[in-house]
Amino acid sequence: MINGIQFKVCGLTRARDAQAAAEAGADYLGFIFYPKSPRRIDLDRYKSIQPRLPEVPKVAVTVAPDLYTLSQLEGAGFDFFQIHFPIGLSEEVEAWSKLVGKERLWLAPKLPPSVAFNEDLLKYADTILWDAFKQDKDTYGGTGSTSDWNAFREAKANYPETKWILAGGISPENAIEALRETGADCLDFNSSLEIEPGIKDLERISQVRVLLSEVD
Ligand SMILES: O=C(O)c1ccccc1N[C@@H]1O[C@H](COP(=O)(O)O)[C@@H](O)[C@H]1O
Repeated sequence: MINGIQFKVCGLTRARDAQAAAEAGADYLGFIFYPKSPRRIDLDRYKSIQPRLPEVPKVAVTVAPDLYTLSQLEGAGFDFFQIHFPIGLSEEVEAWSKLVGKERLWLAPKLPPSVAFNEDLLKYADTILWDAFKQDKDTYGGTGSTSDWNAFREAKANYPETKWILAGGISPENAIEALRETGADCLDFNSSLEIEPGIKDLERISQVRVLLSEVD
């Protein structure tokens, strides 16, 4: 946490990038297991770098996983589980919550612009990750598109007991504006910190530390 702001560096596939994120002060390290992601990592590769990862909470990112897949991730020792999913999966949401626990579940509903946030989700997760919407059915995150900051600000104000993470195109260039406009206290940096999908730009990771140090 820097100046009261937490951040996650997501889309990691290499131990050296994870180390750079830790040195920059990241609160969470994210690893994407969605097979259709260009920055995916599989469980075997994750386990091979695991001994070289820093002691920072790790987040497994998936899209609507079946319970077998989720239990494999759970078995790999992740601290949190960020699940993106299309709206309307109420039974699945309940099952994910039962499996990993409400405190460890981060729900990232794929919310079309005209659809209101469903407060029932808060029964199942203490944390909501707010991401950009893309029409394409297989696209859930990592697009670099900005999410709806106004809707985020409103949802965060309406449900202050919940932890709200702002995602979607957060970058060193727009992070300060995002904090100011939304009141967010946790940001998710992903594709904006890359040289190419899955490979981080260490200079841009360290820029995050510098800019958050300047927040007043
Ligand atoms: O990054 C991906 O490829 C991805 C694929 C499927 C689900 C989530 C994914 N990433 C998450 O998307 C958000 C926003 O990323 P970006 O800033 O738009 O690049 C972030 O939380 C990632 O964890």
